[in-house]
Amino acid sequence: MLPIQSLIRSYQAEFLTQHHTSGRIIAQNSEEPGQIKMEDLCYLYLGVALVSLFIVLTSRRRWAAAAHDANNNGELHLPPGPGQLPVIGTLHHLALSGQLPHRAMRDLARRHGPVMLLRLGSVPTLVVSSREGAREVMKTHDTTFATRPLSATLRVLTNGGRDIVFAPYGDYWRQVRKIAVTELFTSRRVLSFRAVRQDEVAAMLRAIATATAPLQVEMHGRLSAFVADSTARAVIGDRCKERDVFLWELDRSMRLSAGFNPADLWPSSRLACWLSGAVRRAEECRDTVYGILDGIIQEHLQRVGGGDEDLLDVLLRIQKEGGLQFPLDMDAIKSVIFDIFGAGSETAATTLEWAMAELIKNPDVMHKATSEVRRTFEAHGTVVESSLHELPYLNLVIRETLRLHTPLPLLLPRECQEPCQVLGYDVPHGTQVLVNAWALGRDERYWPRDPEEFRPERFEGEAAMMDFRGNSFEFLPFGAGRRMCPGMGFGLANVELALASLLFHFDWEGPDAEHPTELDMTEAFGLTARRKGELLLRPILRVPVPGL
Ligand code: HEM
Repeated sequence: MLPIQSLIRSYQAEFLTQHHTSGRIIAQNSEEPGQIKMEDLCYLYLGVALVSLFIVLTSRRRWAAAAHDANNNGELHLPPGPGQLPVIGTLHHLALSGQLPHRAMRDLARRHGPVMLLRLGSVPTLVVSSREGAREVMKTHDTTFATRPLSATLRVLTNGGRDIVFAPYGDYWRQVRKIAVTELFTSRRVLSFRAVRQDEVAAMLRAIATATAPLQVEMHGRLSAFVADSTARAVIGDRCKERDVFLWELDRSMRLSAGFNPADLWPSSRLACWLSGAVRRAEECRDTVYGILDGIIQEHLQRVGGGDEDLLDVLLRIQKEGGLQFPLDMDAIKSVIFDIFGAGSETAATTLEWAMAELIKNPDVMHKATSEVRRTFEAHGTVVESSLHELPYLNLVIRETLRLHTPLPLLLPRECQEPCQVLGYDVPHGTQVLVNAWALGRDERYWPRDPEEFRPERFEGEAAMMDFRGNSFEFLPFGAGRRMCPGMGFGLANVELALASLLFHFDWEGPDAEHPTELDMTEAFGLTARRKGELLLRPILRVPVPGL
């Protein structure tokens, strides 16, 4: 298979979308009537590649020219990297490996070093795969790398970077980030949604306990629905009536954001952009989501007083109070709300699903975690959020899950704002930077004992000092530095309560109870490293679910 074709095959994942219906996911081919078939697209992309070759050879990007000239003059000491081809750069090294990008990049880094220069299409990309390199990017030169590249699709999805996640570093980002950390995601605010979380967990448990045939629960759909409902009630005060459409579009936006589509790989080629259709699909996605949010905002504006403040109320209040350097208009509010769903839902649902998969695969760990939860909450008859701190082992299980299955394996891309040096190598302005947090989490230099094994006990022993709050650069599930995740408390609150409750009320059996260790753990392509295959588990009720 030609390299470009195999790359496009992985991009096919975006087309094979997943449709969520009432907690059940049905894989379906989303090609609509009149939409170009994938085979045709392969040829189209090859055409794009040839035309782009001409464009690239005649008008090379400023970055390339400047870096090349400077390098030739002996001024730049660029990081090492694999050989490049015209147009596709180093994409063939990723495509030919047949692996997901974070895995292929780990293998390449073993050959070329912990800071390595790739060219993804026409985008120069620094891949960082060591603790020291990550520290330099996210601490020593934090400001230099504090912006994010805004690809063509992301520009559409975020209204030109009016959200928090992809807002370019600067005064606007500072303003929305401040609103996030002082108003939206404070510990007090997370606590204020405790009743909502308990309610939604109880609803999930009831749905599992009362399910008739089939006796297996498809975990991703069930957990996604829980996280989405819990998030929706915190953000808009109620479950989203159009939840399934919203989730479907969210899923689509995540795939469009993964950065491996032709529009993002060849940003200066209008032809690549036009032929890929990614921008058009991003526009459709944005219009649907923002249409749903418009309706919700109108309902909020018409509501007269009363009730607890949800996050949308907070944003509308801040808008009304005014006095901001950048007025918070409705587009900004919608972008921030979409961000919260995007950043918070998939990450937490993926973490929960991997935790359950690892527990099934490791019956001893499952036994230990379940015994702890049942012992602690026996007297209550159900899990109570205020006592979750009494579950030290479950906490280790969650840490170990985040280490092995870093939900955002390459974190979120950063961009170099001014020429800089990382581990002695020059990094030119405009270079995209990816920190391979997934590879760091499995690196035997930092995790000497069985780095590929699921062993929560490591966090009591040799890794006891490692935390995920941005201080241990070998363990970065939430990133670090200025752009570190501000929603960590929100995400963990959902994960801890749901996981403890699932273990408290049910025993769980995997698809092959005789051979649990053979559970398939393959990851899917996308911005988040979710499971590829469905996780179908059989719940066996052990402790009655309240309200039934
Ligand atoms: C298990 C759950 C979660 C994980 C693993 C996670 C992980 C991450 C990571 C890796 C980043 C990029 C950090 C960097 O560039 O250094 C990030 C950014 C972000 N996350 Fe999370 N996240 C989670 C949950 C949440 C939740 C629940 C919310 C909101 C309620 C949220 C909101 C954000 C925002 C707004 C940013 C962008 C920050 C910025 O660019 O200034 N996250 N998250």
